[in-house]
Amino acid sequence: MLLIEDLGVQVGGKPILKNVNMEIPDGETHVLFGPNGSGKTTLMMTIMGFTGYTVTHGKITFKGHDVTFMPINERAELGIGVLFQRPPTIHGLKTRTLVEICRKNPNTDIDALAEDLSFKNFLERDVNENLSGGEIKRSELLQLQAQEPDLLLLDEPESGVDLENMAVVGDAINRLLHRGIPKNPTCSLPSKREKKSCLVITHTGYILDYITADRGQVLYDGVLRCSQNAREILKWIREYGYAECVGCPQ
Ligand SMILES: Nc1ncnc2c1ncn2[C@@H]1O[C@H](COP(=O)(O)OP(=O)(O)OP(=O)(O)O)[C@@H](O)[C@H]1O
Repeated sequence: MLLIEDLGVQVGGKPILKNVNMEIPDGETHVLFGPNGSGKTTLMMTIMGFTGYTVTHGKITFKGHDVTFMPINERAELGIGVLFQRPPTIHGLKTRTLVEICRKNPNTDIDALAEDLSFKNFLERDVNENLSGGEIKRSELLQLQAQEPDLLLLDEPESGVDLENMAVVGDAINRLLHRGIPKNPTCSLPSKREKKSCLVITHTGYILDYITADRGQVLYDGVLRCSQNAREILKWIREYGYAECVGCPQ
């Protein structure tokens, strides 16, 4: 689904990502760990195609299309969606209107989606205006549910969310990962190819209690340094810290 080859990215003239290689096959969820400032958000913003993130070399391929320099709206139409770490407040734009704009299927019932996220009371507010951290995450998830992307980029979905609402966020992410997919007639679970793919950034690892991660990776100083079981990586980081973690021979 997503293939990143030898990617180099500069922000504000400063090299941030260095020769990043990553592959997320159809239906897989990968977890991205890394200390503050290591380039995790930069990687997500570059995959989504935001301006200010200059690709200096390398290639990003999504569903077989070279998207390295594709405009952001075309990437969204192709099926990439992002949950921001710190989304902006948009004065003068109602959340309901934004969700209508994001909606892939014009028949999607926005009120029903909002109800599931306990977010119905906020639909008429301006986007993210005076929302708590947890409410902002639910607003972001609502937009993603309407968009129905095939690749989800989730930047710290647990930040600002209390433990009770973590279950709501976890359920919403799981719904997003299987959403609108016809089930395999010979099996009660969707096959891997029918599921959506996901790259999720986490510092705490709380999200791992709610989603099934296929692989974890560590980004350290702009370089992908480790790729293995996400829970194992989290255990190592907690026990030894990032510097020791990336120094291990795997
Ligand atoms: N617009 C910018 N101009 C200059 N430097 C920037 C800009 N945006 C990000 N950076 C720098 O790029 C580096 C990587 O930032 P990034 O947000 O990708 O890190 P991160 O791994 O997501 O960090 P965190 O875990 O704290 O969210 C940081 O040193 C940051 O200060």
